[in-house]
Amino acid sequence: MTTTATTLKGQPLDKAAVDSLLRRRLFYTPSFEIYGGVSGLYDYGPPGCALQANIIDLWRKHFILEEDMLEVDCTVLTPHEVLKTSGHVDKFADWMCKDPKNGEILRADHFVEDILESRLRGDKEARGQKVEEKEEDPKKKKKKSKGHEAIKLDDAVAKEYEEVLARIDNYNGEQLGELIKKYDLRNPATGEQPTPPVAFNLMFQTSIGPSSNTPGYLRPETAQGQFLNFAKLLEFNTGQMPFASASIGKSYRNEISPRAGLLRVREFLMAEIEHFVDPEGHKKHHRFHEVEDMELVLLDRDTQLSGKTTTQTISIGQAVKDGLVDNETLGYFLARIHLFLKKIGIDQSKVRFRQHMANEMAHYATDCWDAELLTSGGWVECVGCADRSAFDLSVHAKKTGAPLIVRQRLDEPKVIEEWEVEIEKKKFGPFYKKDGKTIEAAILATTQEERGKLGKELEENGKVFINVPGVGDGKVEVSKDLLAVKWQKRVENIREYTPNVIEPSFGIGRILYSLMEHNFWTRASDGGDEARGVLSFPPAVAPTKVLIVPLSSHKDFAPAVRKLSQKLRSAGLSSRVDDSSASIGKRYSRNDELGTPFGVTVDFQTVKDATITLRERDSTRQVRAEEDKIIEAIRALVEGTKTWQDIESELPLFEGQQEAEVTVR
Ligand SMILES: Nc1ncnc2c1ncn2[C@@H]1O[C@H](COP(=O)(O)OP(=O)(O)OP(=O)(O)O)[C@@H](O)[C@H]1O
Repeated sequence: MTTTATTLKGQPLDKAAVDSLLRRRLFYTPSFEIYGGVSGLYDYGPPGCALQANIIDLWRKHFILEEDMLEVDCTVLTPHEVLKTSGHVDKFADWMCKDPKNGEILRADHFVEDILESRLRGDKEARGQKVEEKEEDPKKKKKKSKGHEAIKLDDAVAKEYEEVLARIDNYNGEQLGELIKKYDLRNPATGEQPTPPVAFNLMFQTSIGPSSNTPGYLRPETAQGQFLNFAKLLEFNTGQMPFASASIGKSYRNEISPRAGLLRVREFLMAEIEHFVDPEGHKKHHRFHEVEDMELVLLDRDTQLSGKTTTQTISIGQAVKDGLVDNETLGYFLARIHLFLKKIGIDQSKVRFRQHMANEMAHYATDCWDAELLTSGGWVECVGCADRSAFDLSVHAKKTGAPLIVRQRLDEPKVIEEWEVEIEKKKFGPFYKKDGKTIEAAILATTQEERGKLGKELEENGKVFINVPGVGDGKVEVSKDLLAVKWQKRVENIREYTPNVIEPSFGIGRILYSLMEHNFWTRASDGGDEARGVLSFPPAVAPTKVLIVPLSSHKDFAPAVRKLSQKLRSAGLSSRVDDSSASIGKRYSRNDELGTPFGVTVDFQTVKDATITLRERDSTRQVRAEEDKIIEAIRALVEGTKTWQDIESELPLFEGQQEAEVTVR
């Protein structure tokens, strides 16, 4: 497996060259740049928008269409109560510390990681080993020529650093503070040790409406909207389980110090799936057999806890059998995520699935695997795949009293003996007034064990105290004329359960950036000019499919170019005309930078017999044939039903003049 970032052709990846190309060709650009910009906010230009739209299109086909998922589009603005209930208000935070001298705000885990990595690089250099520079904040780079000093570390210390780094995502704030003290970690900009880490909530707060009495947030994930619509979606699905909902939309996180370009931003596009499954029956998946032989590269929790980052390549079937991956549904989605990444052109040697360690897991998750992609910034989480158990549906049901459950008709009736609560509705509502619903929901959410105790207490004292957070002091007195708790026997024909949720969550911006790095390489120029960048996107995701190049601006070419553009449009193939005065070779190489996979040249022969040449971006080889045959070939190549080799075997090769420097004035 590759461990450092290289180009598609095995060249060392020149991050500065990729970034300069991407900005120069307007894939993306800092937002509000002429006002000085705001970190973590970027705009996409035309090729970036087209690339993103094509990735989303394939995502929809690969997941939503393939699996009959129910797509929803929910609002970004979310009331406080929803995110309080989901746990985000209290727990959706990162650890932040501050440089006491210059006030610089640092994300604690990234700070520890950066300094330890830089010490290890210094150690390598002192030992005369090859050092890979980690990409850093460009503003900082100006101050220092390199991010580390060549100082040899004690072997045991170096090993300890490696172990800390393998577990870096597992530390809480206090532990990060201890690491900062223990290793005397100082901000290189000031030489100061930062303050102890404190939790910083990542949500953007706002108020909804003019009176500011409805506090809210910009959503940090699309998931909550899907959970809140669960009952309606289940009904839409005629009560059938399992099923999945899906949503594509913007999410917002007030990242502490975003410096990694598109990889860490404050506003980003997410594509999320919530697959609802019955927790009984080991979360089996009826299509698991289709993927069980697929081999995935896995980095499990125990390996990381032992301070290592060694991966294993194992079939997903075996991983589930061994209990490494908890269940078939989770395993199925890991495999499907892998297939999607392959389809859009992610380099297969730069993908691994890493399991979360216990402390690292989000507050709602019981198991989680991230699809990580290797970039110039190291391994980056691009897709999270979490088993959220019944957490979200349960907490929202408990809070609102809404039945976020499945009712399943049983083949055989079931006799059940258990504690049942009976609420005296006629008196209960008028007695508790506006708090009635919340108190009732809290009573209904009690466990059997709790009900047993309540039953006894009611009998002995004639009243009980119920825990109801947010009402009074959190404890509400309920008397026996309002509530009865009885041990009862009943026959059930219906089973009620709260589904568990498996959630694959895609950050489209991170995938898009990794895709650009993975497909970048440089081609030496024949004419002795500087090497030119090429983005070898698969045709299906390439922003523009065809470049039309008239040999010159000669007026005879104009009708042929117009006709060709029209035919390509009708065939659903995006094209651009480059009729500038640059040489054909230059025009092609300019479009190689945009990742345009095919080019057609309109020349004097075209005017005579309607034949055109078709050039393939990566090999620069060309075929020549009648216009309609070429358009058909392009369509097959974009749809993936034919390869370039197929086309070369079907159509006559063209070894003419155009690729070389044919300068037309
Ligand atoms: N600040 C961000 N910028 C761009 N994409 C992001 C950002 N935060 C999350 N994502 C994307 O959303 C996906 C799902 O979000 P999730 O909550 O699992 O991320 P996370 O674990 O908080 O990420 P990280 O640990 O890198 O902050 C991630 O896999 C990633 O692709």
